[in-house]
Amino acid sequence: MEMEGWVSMPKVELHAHLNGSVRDSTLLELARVLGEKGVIVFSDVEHVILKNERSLTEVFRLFDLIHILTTDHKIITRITKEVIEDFASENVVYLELRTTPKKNDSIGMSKRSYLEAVLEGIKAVNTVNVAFRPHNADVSNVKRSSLINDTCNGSTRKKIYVRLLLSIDRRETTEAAMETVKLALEMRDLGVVGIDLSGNPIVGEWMTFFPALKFAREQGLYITLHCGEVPNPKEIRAMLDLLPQRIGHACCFEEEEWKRLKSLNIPVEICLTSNIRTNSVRSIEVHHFADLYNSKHPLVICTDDSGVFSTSVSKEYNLAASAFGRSDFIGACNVLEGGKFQLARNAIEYIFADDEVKRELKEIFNSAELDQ
Ligand SMILES: CNc1ncnc2c1ncn2[C@@H]1O[C@H](COP(=O)(O)O)[C@@H](O)[C@H]1O
Ligand SMILES: [Zn+2]
Repeated sequence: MEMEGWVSMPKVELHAHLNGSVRDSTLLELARVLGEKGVIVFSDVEHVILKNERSLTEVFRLFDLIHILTTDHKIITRITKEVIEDFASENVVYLELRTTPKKNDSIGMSKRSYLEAVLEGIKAVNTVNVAFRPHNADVSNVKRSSLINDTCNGSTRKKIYVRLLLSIDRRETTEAAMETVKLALEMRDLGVVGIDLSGNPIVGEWMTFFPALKFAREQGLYITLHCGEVPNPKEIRAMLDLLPQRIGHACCFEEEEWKRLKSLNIPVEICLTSNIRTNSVRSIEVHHFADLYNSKHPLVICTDDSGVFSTSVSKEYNLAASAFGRSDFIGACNVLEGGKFQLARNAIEYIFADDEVKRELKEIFNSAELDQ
């Protein structure tokens, strides 16, 4: 299938970090402004932004730079709007966007005000209607259109559901992690559905985040964890014991961990380009996507950081189809099996939303398929 076919297909994106999904053009524009103010030296950061090959360590250095560029509330609102529009423009119909609420006393930013700026950005996508399904509320009176953002892209209006996951950064303390969970609980009615644990995988201890994650789970928030991005069997085991509703990556699993993951049937968010670029997986030929796909383990194709890795959801589907569709290596699989929409459609089952949203998404997929 041509690239255009993947772009026009409806898609679900469940693993996208806000600050990792910013357009290069926006980052360069922000860097230029800070350069003019003398905060940074533009020529020093330009090549860092545009560089393509990055180790895991370099990626986290880049995030530190991006965070300097996106410090301001207004900029957070702007990038949120742009990121949602970019996903909508390639026919992502349901997006779970994740971001780490940040505190920065010098500019009067609290985790709460950061999140409010993100919510502003979501609203800005649709000037008509942005409301979220109130958690556990009777939704019979909520108009269907109020659950969806309308984005205008050229002449076509594209609808996209947006939900938020709040990330805990592995550099954070137990108290900071708990503050994020409490914020998520408070903002449930505004579209926050769950908690993610992310950040540099070689930093921090599981026991630091565990109390906050356990509390989140007890309170009924959905949980997804960056799991096994680097080898750490003890942590992987502890993470799976928490029974998260999904995990991200699962790159450095050994036999025992695969067995446990498969017996628990926990869906895996697969980020092919990210894993290859950061060297978490040696090459696409040995990527665990093939084994998981062939053993019918629940999985969903995602971008991770579409800006940082210059990718898109459509490109990731295209990569999966072309790389694993080849018959010249063991574990080849046909991701077009069951029709070209099937893999993307399967992801609906793993979203952090109720059956009503799932049903509506299935309708969107069905009518798009009929239009083919
Ligand atoms: C490449 N693999 C990865 N592994 C782990 N964490 C990652 C990541 N990619 C991104 N993040 C996490 O997301 C933050 C940026 O978005 P937000 O500031 O939250 O919007 C990064 O600082 C990191 O904590
Ligand atoms: Zn990630």
